[in-house]
Amino acid sequence: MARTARAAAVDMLDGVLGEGLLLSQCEAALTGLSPADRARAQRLTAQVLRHVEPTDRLLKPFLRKAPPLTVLNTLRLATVELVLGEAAHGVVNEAVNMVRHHRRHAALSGLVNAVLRRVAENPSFGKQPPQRLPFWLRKPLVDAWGKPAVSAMEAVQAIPAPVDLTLRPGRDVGIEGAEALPTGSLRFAPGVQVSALPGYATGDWWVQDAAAALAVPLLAPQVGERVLDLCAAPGGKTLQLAAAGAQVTALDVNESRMTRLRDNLARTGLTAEVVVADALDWQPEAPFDAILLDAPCSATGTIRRHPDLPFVKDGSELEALITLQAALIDRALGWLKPGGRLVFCTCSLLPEEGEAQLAAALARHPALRVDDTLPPGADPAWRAPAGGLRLRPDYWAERGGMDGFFMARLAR
Ligand SMILES: C[S@@+](CC[C@H](N)C(=O)[O-])C[C@H]1O[C@@H](n2cnc3c(N)ncnc32)[C@H](O)[C@@H]1O
Repeated sequence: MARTARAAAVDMLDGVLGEGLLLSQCEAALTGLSPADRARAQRLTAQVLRHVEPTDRLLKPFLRKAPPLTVLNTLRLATVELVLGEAAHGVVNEAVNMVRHHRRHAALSGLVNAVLRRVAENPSFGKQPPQRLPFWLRKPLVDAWGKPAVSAMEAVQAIPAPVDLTLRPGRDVGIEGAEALPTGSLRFAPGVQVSALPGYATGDWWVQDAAAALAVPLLAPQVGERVLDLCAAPGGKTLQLAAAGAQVTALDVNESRMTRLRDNLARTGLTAEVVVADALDWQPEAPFDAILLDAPCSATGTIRRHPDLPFVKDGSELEALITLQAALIDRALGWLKPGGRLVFCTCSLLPEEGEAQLAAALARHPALRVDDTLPPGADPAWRAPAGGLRLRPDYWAERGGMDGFFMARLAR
């Protein structure tokens, strides 16, 4: 039987839900598929990961005991497809065939057929709430913003994220079918094939979530300023800084991610000095006018784009990340010219990596202050009470949400 997108999706689900691998570590499952099937397999896998909890509840009455993981993942995939409106005939047949040809589980193909026929009678999650975040993450978010806000975030995380483009200033992109967001990004419906849009090859825009795109306007780089992009790869913000006319040094410790940054610079024809180094060891030759520190973090603000995260991460890296973020803030402050400015940001939902990190930095550096300038188009309601911007997935929910971020502009 030729390998299909659905078979690859089940293999990736086995990797994430069985072996605790990130989706990016499961890409071997896509080998041999056409580009269209690879994209379909990734889309199907993400759809299932967004609905594992309601899917399992829907399946439970039809299963006397949990089947082996591969069979369960085949059932999950077919169930999610049925709920999302896919025609039952093709979905059920392929699921049954996949199990029938499985070297260990062929005997369970009858069970799969029987269960999916029951699901197909009423393919709906009914009144079930969207999938909940894992406890280690949900608890601090409920403590910070309350249950209704967290439920609203979970509702946004249950739907595919839109595709946002950051536009290069001064280029007329002339792209239709997109929403121009108040902050300047251009928003497309999920699944748009970006490389087919005009202006890709000429670097008139690049893909970057609307929330992520706000850190550079918050820093407000000026033409000719020396700006350090600290923790730069793969370079969405480096491109913004360079496009604003700054003299950019882009630094990151990860060589392979920096290859992507170099590719992005080459595609857009923008320039930056590229440094592969550990920021904890590196020293600049001269101080900077401005520094953007997009620090490594739990990435919990990006769950709608990376629905594998809640199944793979358990919060155990958090303490080390918080320590690293504080050390990076302290080093960056030492590299600023007098009167220079630093934007600290993380794509995290956790106050420990945002609001609390800012408070700790202000306590360690009494001369430091938060500058509450808003980036153009930003909603004043996004201001965090003690300074900085708190961006959440449930903001702009009616437009498709945004990534979770914390960002603050500091000066001394
Ligand atoms: C949130 S990502 C940066 C995203 C990037 N700013 C962008 O907009 O495309 C964090 C980055 O920090 C880098 N990093 C982690 N520890 C580092 C260190 N000690 N020194 C330099 N870079 C580090 C990681 O390799 C990763 O690329």
